[in-house]
Amino acid sequence: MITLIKNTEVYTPDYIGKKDVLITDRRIAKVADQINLQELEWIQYIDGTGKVLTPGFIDGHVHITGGGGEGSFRSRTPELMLSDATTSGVTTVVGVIGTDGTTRTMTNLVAKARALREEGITTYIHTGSYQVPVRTLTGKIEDDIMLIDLIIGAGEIAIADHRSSQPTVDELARIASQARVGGMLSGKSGIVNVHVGDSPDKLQLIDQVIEQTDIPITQFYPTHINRNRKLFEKGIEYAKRGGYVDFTTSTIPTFIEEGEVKSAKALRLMLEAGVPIEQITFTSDAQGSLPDFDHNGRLIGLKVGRVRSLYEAFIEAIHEEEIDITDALKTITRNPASILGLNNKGEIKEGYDADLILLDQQDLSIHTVISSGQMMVKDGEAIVNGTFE
Ligand SMILES: CC(C)C[C@H](NC(=O)C[C@H](N)C(=O)O)C(=O)O
Ligand SMILES: [Zn+2]
Ligand SMILES: [Zn+2]
Repeated sequence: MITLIKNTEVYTPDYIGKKDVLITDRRIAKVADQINLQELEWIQYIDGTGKVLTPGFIDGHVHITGGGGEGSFRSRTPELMLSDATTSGVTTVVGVIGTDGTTRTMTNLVAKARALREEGITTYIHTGSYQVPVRTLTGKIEDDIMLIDLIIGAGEIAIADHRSSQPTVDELARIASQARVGGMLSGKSGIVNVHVGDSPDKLQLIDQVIEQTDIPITQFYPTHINRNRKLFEKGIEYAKRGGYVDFTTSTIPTFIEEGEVKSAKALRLMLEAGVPIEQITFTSDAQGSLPDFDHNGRLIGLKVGRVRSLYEAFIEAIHEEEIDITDALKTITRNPASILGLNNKGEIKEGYDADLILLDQQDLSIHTVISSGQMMVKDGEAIVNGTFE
């Protein structure tokens, strides 16, 4: 299939002006001021007039098999459905396992990641779950990363959380070392996606590993940094030392009332504090549970995260927090691609995967979504559905 998108304002995420973009097979073949092809029935023409073209969104933390369970079996959350991702502009997801590392297995995570690839989006996964020792496929983190193409790192390893395994500094250092070497030996990031909870020690365990070993701060990718104000303040300090920080866009009003910093606002505050945009990302935690525990650790509520919240946070950053569209885009395109080591992803660039979104120039509503060259969404509606949608 050949597709030619004409006359559209292109954000690579950097703005490069009005362009024509040619897609052949699954890749971006050409970006130029003018590309003229004769009218042929096997070429798909898309008029990009009045529209903005951006890279497909990358959601680097999604419980694609479903997660939850903190309220017993009935609170296990549902798996991700394809069109929830595509209608929100998401064309790449990284799958994780969370609290429930027993019924949510690595074999199931691999199967669901492959299913979503068959249905039309790009998927990767992290090996493990909250738990330490890390529950892998092969028995070793480095072997999982080196031998299984889908696996790019380890996570989400829980620290500073009453649901964690209470890992020690040595345990986290060992995990980071194994992920780092596994990544090094297979050309992957070997990143360690760390779940940071509400406990007072916050990012201390990561700081101790960095102080006591020669593992670089960039080996870690801590998420939920916006979950409460005190952690957020520590997150600014951590980021100013060169660390990556990830904000969770799924939320509920109660969390905001209890002091969560909405991800769009967290982005503005981090930028105002002088943190380089390249170190900041948004992820949705979709299909993960959003459990509400009281100060005695008793569960008082539980909702499920949504992929849509990633796009909503992107829009809020631009419309409410007056963040520049290029910076807002970077948090869900080039930055996760770079941090996670996803080749040919996250940019509109010749030779890169044809993951593209056409947004209305006025209200930035999603019109068209193309994933690996295939049109998945047209006029805001899914034209390709998951197997059972
Ligand atoms: C950031 C907060 C609001 C949500 C966060 N979610 C997870 O970590 C995933 C969840 N536990 C699952 O396993 O599905 C949390 O529970 O702290
Ligand atoms: Zn988490
Ligand atoms: Zn999660």
